[in-house]
Amino acid sequence: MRLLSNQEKVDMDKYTIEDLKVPSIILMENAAQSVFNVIKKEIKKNDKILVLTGKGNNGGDGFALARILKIKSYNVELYKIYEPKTKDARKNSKLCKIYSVESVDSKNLNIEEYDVFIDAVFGTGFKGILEDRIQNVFNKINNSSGLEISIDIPSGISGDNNEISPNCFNADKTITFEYPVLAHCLYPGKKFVGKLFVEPIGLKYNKELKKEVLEEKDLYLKPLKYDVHKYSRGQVSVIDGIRKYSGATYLTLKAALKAGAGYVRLITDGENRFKNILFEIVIKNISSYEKIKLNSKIAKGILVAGPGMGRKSDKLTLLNKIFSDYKNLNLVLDADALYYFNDYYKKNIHNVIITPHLGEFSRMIDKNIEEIRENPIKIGSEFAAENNLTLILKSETTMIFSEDGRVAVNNFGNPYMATAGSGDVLTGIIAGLWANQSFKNFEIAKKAVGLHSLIGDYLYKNKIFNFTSSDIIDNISNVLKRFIDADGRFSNDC
Ligand SMILES: NC(=O)C1=CN([C@@H]2O[C@H](COP(=O)(O)OP(=O)(O)OC[C@H]3O[C@@H](n4cnc5c(N)ncnc54)[C@H](OP(=O)(O)O)[C@@H]3O)[C@@H](O)[C@H]2O)[C@@H](O)CC1
Ligand SMILES: Nc1ncnc2c1ncn2[C@@H]1O[C@H](COP(=O)(O)OP(=O)(O)O)[C@@H](O)[C@H]1O
Ligand SMILES: [K+]
Repeated sequence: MRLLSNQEKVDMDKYTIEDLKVPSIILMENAAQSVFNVIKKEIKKNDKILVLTGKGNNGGDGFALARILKIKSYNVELYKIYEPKTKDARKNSKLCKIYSVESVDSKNLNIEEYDVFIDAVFGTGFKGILEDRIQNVFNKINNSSGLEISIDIPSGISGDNNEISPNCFNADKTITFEYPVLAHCLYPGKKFVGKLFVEPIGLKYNKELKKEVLEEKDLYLKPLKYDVHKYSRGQVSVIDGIRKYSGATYLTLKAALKAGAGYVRLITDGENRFKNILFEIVIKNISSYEKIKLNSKIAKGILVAGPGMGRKSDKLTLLNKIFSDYKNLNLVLDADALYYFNDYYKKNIHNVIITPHLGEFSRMIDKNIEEIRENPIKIGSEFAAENNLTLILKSETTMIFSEDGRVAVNNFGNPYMATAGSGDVLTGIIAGLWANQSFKNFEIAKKAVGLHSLIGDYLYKNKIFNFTSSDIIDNISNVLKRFIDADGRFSNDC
């Protein structure tokens, strides 16, 4: 699903109304009707409903909704925070009078009387800080036991997620139209949105939109071809880690197998620490990392460096050699391999996916985390384009950036995924899917991030709250099966 900046949303409205000549009042009616369709499942006829309206078209949606509720015999009242100013809002305000929707004024307003609050005060174009009187009302509503519903966006939050007023409306549910904007999907705005509904109302766009929110339909995978063998099914090779962090390497190796690689090898200059626990792994012994030679099988597959790798100088030499002696490798670089990134990385040599968390990324680009959080889309997009790679920027809202300006935001997952080794598992899933599936980096990164988070959600829904990274691996198949359209047959085209 597309994800818009505030300006893109404004342009979309403008294009639909001015260029396509769709009457704005029809769009407003569609918006109000779609809000009604969502909330009718949540409200009862005897609930007392208060619709709070602002001066613009968000307020107009509120008037139209109040009228629909009244016609359908709901117990609804209006509280006009501002008088309506736009043409459509005024028209809908007049219709409220015709259908005898009652209004309450500030003197007679008693928040405790209401069961449901509908916030139609400000839309996504809000800037600055809410007036004190509005903050007071919202504060009371936020502390009440009523159901809080926002139309389009909780009032007091700017669509671009860069301005959030104190005491903004704190919604249980938000209904937005056509596509979400940044504040619906990224923190801190997302905290106030509650459950998000995205309803089509007939808005159209004529420009390319490069931002998206991951959906389950983006995660589909191809079933295996009937005549694959273990090598053609996909190979992953992982550079070994240091003893202290061998668990990280183990998690990556196992996740790569479980995500579908046919052949997973560990490239190591040491003993095989996994020989009694991970029987499927093949060991490729090398005399030293500094003299590493990659055979054609390794070079054809996916090469992973980082998990548990450590920061000794022989690993930096290895990474330097990989960038000077080879071309067109498929590389997943994570963790310690990112520590050295600026020392060895050269663009246009290999096909690269990197997976820093915010702390690692902050170090790589020499900007503090707060600075990145203020403008992650711009900073991430520029980095991916400048370095010609796919960037997976991990956080509570992981974002995936392509070299050509596309951005995918992951809204799956839950805080229980913040557990040691969770990122190592993600790296293994990326490598396993990339080896096994014929999609380009950006698509693979989207599928891997979505799958990893949905496994976390699957565990959470099954009330396995304090799950470990090993639990994530053990449930790859349980979630993966939703996305392979095997249908008892095998594919001929992957
Ligand atoms: N057009 C369409 O196609 C459709 C639109 N739809 C609906 O319309 C909504 C967008 O409409 P909108 O542009 O009228 O926005 P809305 O927030 O109601 O009013 C903006 C006003 O707020 C003001 N303002 C800003 N910050 C402020 C502050 N701190 N304190 C005080 N005032 C402040 C700002 O004033 P300004 O600063 O610009 O003078 C401006 O006057 C959208 O969210 C959706 O619900 C649907 O009907 C479907 C079809
Ligand atoms: N609060 C959170 N909500 C959802 N996912 C999270 C949260 N915190 C971390 N994650 C996910 O968990 C993983 C942690 O990765 P990382 O920080 O590399 O951990 P490790 O180094 O221990 O493997 C990432 O995929 C990240 O997106
Ligand atoms: K609103």
